[in-house]
Amino acid sequence: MRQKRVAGNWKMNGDQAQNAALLHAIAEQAEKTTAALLVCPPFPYLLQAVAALQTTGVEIGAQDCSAYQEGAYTGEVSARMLADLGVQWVLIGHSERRHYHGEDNALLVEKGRRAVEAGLKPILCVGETLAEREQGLTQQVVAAQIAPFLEHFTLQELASFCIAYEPVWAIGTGLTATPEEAQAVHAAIRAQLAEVDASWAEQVGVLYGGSVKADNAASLFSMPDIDGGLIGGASLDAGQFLAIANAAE
Ligand SMILES: O=C[C@H](O)COP(=O)(O)O
Repeated sequence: MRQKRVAGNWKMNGDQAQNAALLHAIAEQAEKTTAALLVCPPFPYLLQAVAALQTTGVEIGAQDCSAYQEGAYTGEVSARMLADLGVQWVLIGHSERRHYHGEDNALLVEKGRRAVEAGLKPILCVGETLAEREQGLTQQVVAAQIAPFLEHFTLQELASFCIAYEPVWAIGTGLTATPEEAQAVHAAIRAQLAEVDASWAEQVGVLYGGSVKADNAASLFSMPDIDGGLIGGASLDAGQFLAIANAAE
């Protein structure tokens, strides 16, 4: 049986004082939840999170990593540096990176490569825009975002991946895919993964993201192919985040 996982993507929010309070509350409650938890703070606060959560079992993710290994790439943060800090996970291809920074599949495969080389576990984010959904292209778009990874990574490498399905129109909008809409896409994702290896596909965590809150999490997480969530706004509120985590049990 796949373990439920709830990841908090803080995006570009927080400061040391706010983070301290949030991390303290998560640390206090973490052992009461059976879901695996991870938080993804902005780069400057990763060490603060590593230090605050080190004895709690809550893992740490970064929101991005460089496609380059090291060297003269001003402003970039390498996967190896993240691993060196004690980070275990990294988001690859969040829709905000795809949209605001023009990240395409070729670049994201390189980022995934650097992550795997550094021993980080990638969370590959995929999802369609509203226009694509309205044109009936959802599964086609999602499959095209996943396919390059299935092509460029071995099964052994893919074993460390999670997928996060995040319909772009549901991110930060208060609109959520219904559990049935989300389940349909998750099932299609798992079917695509099963074309590579059926037993791997049964084990991969496929998270849902997009306006998940404490009051809609349980119905989403009860669907057979939804293995937890990637939470944005609600992960900045310890009470909401932990309530979502508890809904994953
Ligand atoms: O990474 C998280 C997603 O973008 C969801 O964000 P949201 O929960 O604020 O809609």
